[in-house]
This record gives sequence, C-alpha cells and structure tokens, in this order.
Amino acid sequence: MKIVHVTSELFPYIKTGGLADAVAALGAALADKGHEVAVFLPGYRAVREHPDAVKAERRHELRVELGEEFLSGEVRCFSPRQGLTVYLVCRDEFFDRRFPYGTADRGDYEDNAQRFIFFAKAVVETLRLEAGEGASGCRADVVHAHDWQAALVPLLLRVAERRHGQRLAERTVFTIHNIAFQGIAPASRFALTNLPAELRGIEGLEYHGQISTIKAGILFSDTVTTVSPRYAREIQTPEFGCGLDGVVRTRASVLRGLLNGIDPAVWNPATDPLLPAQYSADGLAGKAKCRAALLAAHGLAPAEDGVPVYGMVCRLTEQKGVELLLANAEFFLREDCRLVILGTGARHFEEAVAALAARAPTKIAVSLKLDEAASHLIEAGADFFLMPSLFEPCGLNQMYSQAYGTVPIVSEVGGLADTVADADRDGEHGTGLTHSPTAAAMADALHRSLALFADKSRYAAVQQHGMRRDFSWAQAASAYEALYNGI
Ligand SMILES: Nc1ncnc2c1ncn2[C@@H]1O[C@H](COP(=O)(O)OP(=O)(O)O[C@H]2O[C@H](CO)[C@@H](O)[C@H](O)[C@H]2O)[C@@H](O)[C@H]1O
Repeated sequence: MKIVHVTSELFPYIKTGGLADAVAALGAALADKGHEVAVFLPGYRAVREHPDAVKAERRHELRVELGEEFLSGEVRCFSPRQGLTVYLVCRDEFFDRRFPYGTADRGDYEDNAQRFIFFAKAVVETLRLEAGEGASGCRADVVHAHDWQAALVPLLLRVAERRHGQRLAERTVFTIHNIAFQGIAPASRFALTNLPAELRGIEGLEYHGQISTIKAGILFSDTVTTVSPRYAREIQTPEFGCGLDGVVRTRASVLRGLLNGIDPAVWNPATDPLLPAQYSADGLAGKAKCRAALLAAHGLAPAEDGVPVYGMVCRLTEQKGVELLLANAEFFLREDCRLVILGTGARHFEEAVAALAARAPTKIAVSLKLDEAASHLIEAGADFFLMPSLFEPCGLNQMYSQAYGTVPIVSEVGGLADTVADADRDGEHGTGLTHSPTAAAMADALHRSLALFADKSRYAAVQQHGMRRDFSWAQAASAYEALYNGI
C-alpha cells in the first residue's frame, strides 16, 4: 500500500511531545512491513537544518489558494530509510521559525491558522500533482492525518477530488493524539480554507463562535482513531471530551482506539547509545551505572541502594498532573529519596517545580529544557517514573519506563490504565503502581512505592514483568494495516 501520513512532528526532526515519536515509529513499522510510506511535515527550521534534510531535493513548486490570495510554496523530499519518504512543505514566512507553534513568552503565533491551513492545502495539492504523474508519484491508498495541525486534510482532499474529478485516496484516517488541542481560530479564518459556505456552520467547522480544525478531522475522515482503547471511550464523555464529546459520539461507529507502541530502535536499554551503560532484563548491572550517572549529571547526592530515585519527564502542563506532584511536595522533602524532573511548559509550573528543587538541592533536581539524551538517562537511571496525568490519550513514557526496568507510578486514565497493571493488586503480572488522578491517591501510591522498594525481591519481580512485556510497534502497525484495509 501507499500510505501517506500528515503530521506536524516527526522524530528525530522536530519534536515537542509524543506525536513525533508515535508517527515516526508507526511510519517505520509500516515501511518494515513492505509498505511505501510518505510523511508530510512542515519544513520547520529545525527540520531543514537536520543533516538528513540538508540534502532534500526540490520536488514541486506550489501555488496554494489561501482565501483571496495565492501563496507560493515548495515541496522538498528526502528518504531517511528504505520505504520511507519525507515530504517537507516549505514556505519560509510560515515555517522558518525557531519553534513550531509559538514561544514561551508570547504564546501561540497569531498566524497559526494561516500556517496550518496552508500546510493542509499544500499537502492536498501535492497529492493531486503526484496522482497525475502516474507510477512515479505518490498516489495514495490511505491518507492518514494526525492531530489538529493536519486535521483539515481529509476534508480538503475530498473537496479537491470533487473539484478536479480526480481520485486522490481510497481511504482517509484521522488520529486524535490529544483532544485538548483543537486548532481553534477566529471564525474569520474560515475564509482562508476556501471551503463551501455550508461548512462554516455547526455541521462543519464552527465551534462556539470560532472554528476548530480538529472538529473537521473528526467529522470528515472515513475512520477516526485515537491512541488507546480507554481514551476512545473517555472522549465520548463530557469529563474527557474537552467540549467535543458530542461530536465524537456522532462518529462512534467509525472510532477505534489503537494503542501506540514504542520504537525498539530508539527505546531499548540493551542498545541505547544515549546511556553510559546498556542493560537488559537478564542483567541489570548497567542500570545501576545509569542511576549513579543520572544523580551526578543533576548534581544530586549519591543514593544508596535503599533510597528510591523518582523521575519525571513531560510537558509541564495541567494534563500531566504537575499540580498533583506539587501537592505531594512534602513527600519528596521529607522522605529519604531523590527526584529528577525534566520538562518545559507553563511558566507558573516551571517556577513552581524550580522552587521545589531549591528547597532541597541535594535531593531534588529540575531541568527546564527539551533534552532527548537527558530523557533517556532519566528513563534508565530512575527507580520509579511518575505520570500523575489528569488525562492521557496513550502516554509513551510509562511504556519506555517498563522497557527500562523503571517502575511507573501512573494515574488510572486513558492509555496509562490500558498499559500499567498495579503490582499491589496483581502480584503475578503487575508492572507498576496506579492511582486515581487525585493528590491523595497519588500520595497513597508514593507510600506504596516505598514499601515496594524496601522489598527487593518483589521490586525486582515487578521490574521483570515490565521489561518482558512487548510494546513494540509491530502489533500496533498490524492493527493500522487492518484498518487501512477496511477491516
Ligand atoms: N523536556 C523534555 N525533554 C525531552 N523529552 C521530552 C521532554 N518532555 C517530554 N518529552 C518526551 O516527549 C514524549 C511525550 O510523550 P507522551 O506520549 O507521554 O505525551 P504527549 O502529551 O506529548 O503526547 C500526546 O500524543 C502521544 C502520542 O500519541 C500520546 O501518547 C499522549 O498521550 C498524548 O498526550 C516522550 O517521548 C518524552 O520523553
């Protein structure tokens, strides 16, 4: 099959969160299965500067209709591995910026609606040009769009097919990686889509007096997926639907929850080049070295075997339960333990976690940056990994943690509930500790972690259960394959 993914992030070229990892790993797994995979990505500065992309060849010059104007753009291609081509949609005015969506100081860029409507239209225009080129082009069996940035593609594609009398894709799929990000823009931006007027209203893109691109993805794709079975159920409820639960319910018959996997080429402690020592379930000596290196790297006091090291890596946002962590500050200050937090995000959370570290600088460290290598060292060097998310579509770090023998402590929501079994409730299979998403329940789980850590043989058994689980993408990719085949 020719499978076209459309995404705003792709590891290792541009990443602000799990979207980048998920699409990269799915694309690679599908290519491994012999499919021809294309991934469309905005030509952000970071991507263009990556060594793989420096050699990208110009494939198309585009003229993209955006409201009353036609804007020029360019599509460049490179192939990082067999079976996979990356298409960069370039227009420097929109994408030659340091950050993809906005800056910490000023928030989202004002022209995000223009930027991503342009991106979606450029993708469809490229597919149209390539479909006309016969065998050499990338006529798609499936066009699979991810999250709000790409959510207009399935709709724009069908509109273009009608306008040009040309079939561009057999099937469109839209995946919700996070329904909290909705591509909301002022209603006046609708004009930039050049869509028929009837799509301006409540049956179309309208959302509480504004427009929402994710709503278009949900309504106008042949199939809608999200990244865990439980989140597929949750987003149909007011509690987790972020205002779109009613819209999601109208598509319940085509909605599927397919669990993400992890890319073993990137997240495997036996081969991970970002670690000072490698290890596996059969020999954990390397993990102890990573633990010591982690503490040293963050300037923390060495920790004896009995002192638990907690790690946390995430965007510092409400979603990730930073408030629950802060509500449990006393636990980390009082107990003999270490805590390392890596993250960036909301200014008030950054300040609050930095203030927590300042209260116990030999025990608690905070690193407020995006740092891929540091995230691997935390996954490997910690004894426990914290994910007290208020909601979590899938979550990747709890799977990385299990693969790295780092026991996850997670809230019982979304994909976390689908992938972590509580060791106190299920001694035979338990891989972590789970709690409901409240500060009190997290406190209880933290205390249970002390008891678990004090019982070395039980802790080792929980580690082994996690390390021996198979979270590889091969399984998830087969589920997508079946979906692409209409099964
Ligand atoms: N400061 C930092 N430095 C280095 N790395 C950092 C970092 N902060 C975060 N990361 C990394 O970003 C990724 C985060 O992935 P998640 O899936 O846990 O969450 P995210 O909410 O971004 O993704 C959304 O999409 C994914 C993919 O579908 C869903 O799993 C998830 O539930 C949904 O919210 C991990 O690889 C993590 O290590």
